Amino acid sequence: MTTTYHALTEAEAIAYAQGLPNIFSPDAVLTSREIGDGNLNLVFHISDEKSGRSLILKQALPYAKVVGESWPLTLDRARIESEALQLQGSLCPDLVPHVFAYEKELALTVMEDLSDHVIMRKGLIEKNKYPLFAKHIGRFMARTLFFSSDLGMNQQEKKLRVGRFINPELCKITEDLIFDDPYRDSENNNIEDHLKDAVQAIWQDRELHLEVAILRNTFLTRAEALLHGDLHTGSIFIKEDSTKVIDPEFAYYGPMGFDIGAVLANLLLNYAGQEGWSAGETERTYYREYLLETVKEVWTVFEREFRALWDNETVDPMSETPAYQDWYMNRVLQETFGFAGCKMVRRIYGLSHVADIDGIEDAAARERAQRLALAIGTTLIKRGRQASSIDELIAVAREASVAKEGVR
Ligand SMILES: Nc1ncnc2c1ncn2[C@@H]1O[C@H](COP(=O)(O)OP(=O)(O)O)[C@@H](O)[C@H]1O
Ligand SMILES: CSC[C@H]1O[C@H](OP(=O)(O)O)[C@H](O)[C@@H]1O
Repeated sequence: MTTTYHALTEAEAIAYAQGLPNIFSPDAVLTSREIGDGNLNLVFHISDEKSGRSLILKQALPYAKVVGESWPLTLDRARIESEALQLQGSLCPDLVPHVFAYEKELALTVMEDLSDHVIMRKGLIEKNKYPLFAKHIGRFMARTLFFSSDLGMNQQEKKLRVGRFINPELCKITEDLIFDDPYRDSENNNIEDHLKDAVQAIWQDRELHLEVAILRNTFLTRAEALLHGDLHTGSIFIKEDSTKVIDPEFAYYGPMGFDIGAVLANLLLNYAGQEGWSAGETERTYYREYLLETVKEVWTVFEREFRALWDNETVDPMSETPAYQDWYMNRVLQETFGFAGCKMVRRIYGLSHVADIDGIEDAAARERAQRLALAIGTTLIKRGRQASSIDELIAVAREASVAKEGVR
């Protein structure tokens, strides 16, 4: 097979996998299925009927799959994704898929098959509980963010690493879809008719626009840590005793609160959608409590582990300055609120929505979920710069659901 770039067929994916050293035996009987359900890439699941071994080939397309060839996109994102996975794997080997190989010409990453896990968004929609998730994701974010920042790595090497993770095309998607399009009448938006009044109100809300502009500026300019860059519940594979973070093709050096906000926003989107996924008020309240406890624990574990790394592993000579750590953590918390709010708003009427909300078939229930998510999201954006505790974020969710639905 030619290794000049072209999108692989399922048969070519088999031939490529068969040629990989030390993975399948020569008499393996391989089958291939293209299982990509994301917005951007091809994903081939390759398995050997004889041995039961399997792996994943993920290939970048030269355009955004969700839109088509009219939206060209760099193939270099496959390099960014494989390098980010390997860096994350060196810090948290149990929390990312193992990368076997990266093939530059084909923009292809060969990685561990995680099919025994489920995508967390699906698991939450099915109302499963994951008792280790908050500990896992809190540790993942504390370690990957701390050890890629000026607190945790050589500050000159960090500048070189920033250069390897300049990711302008994928950052532009985020800048447009999260920090621009939702706040004006952009053709990228995808607005259901029944929401037009709420969207108009957002387009006219100058106080909100100021906060979004400040968050956008932070995203554009603050090379604080190597982010995953798209850490929503569709980028997390999970089962009861294991959590695996996938899909870091949006990785770049940015503000820590962007990753933390993404995790919390997606828990809150599921919270907002619960009317659609619960048999009644009791079940809804019960699962929402679980989601809010998880929100609190994610932040608490992140903060505790990040502060411990700061106390024990910092390379920054000024980091012991009294009160500096508290100032830093409060700033991360405030930006987490703001970015979480932006992530919620974009998923309700921007280009790309989420199944937690759009999967609700009953139009009236879906509309209530959308309005609740917008109320929580816009309030978080406006409150962010005054925030001082994760409890305030939880109070925003509770108060919005009481105001909109009369129940928690
Ligand atoms: N390592 C893996 N093991 C098993 N399935 C995977 C793996 N990586 C991706 N997938 C499947 O492919 C889908 C799309 O993968 P993802 O990395 O999110 O692609 P995209 O970048 O296009 O969003 C996932 O939702 C999952 O079903
Ligand atoms: C045109 S890309 C839209 C959207 O898709 C990405 O998500 P995923 O790769 O998980 O499907 C990312 O969130 C982008 O904002």
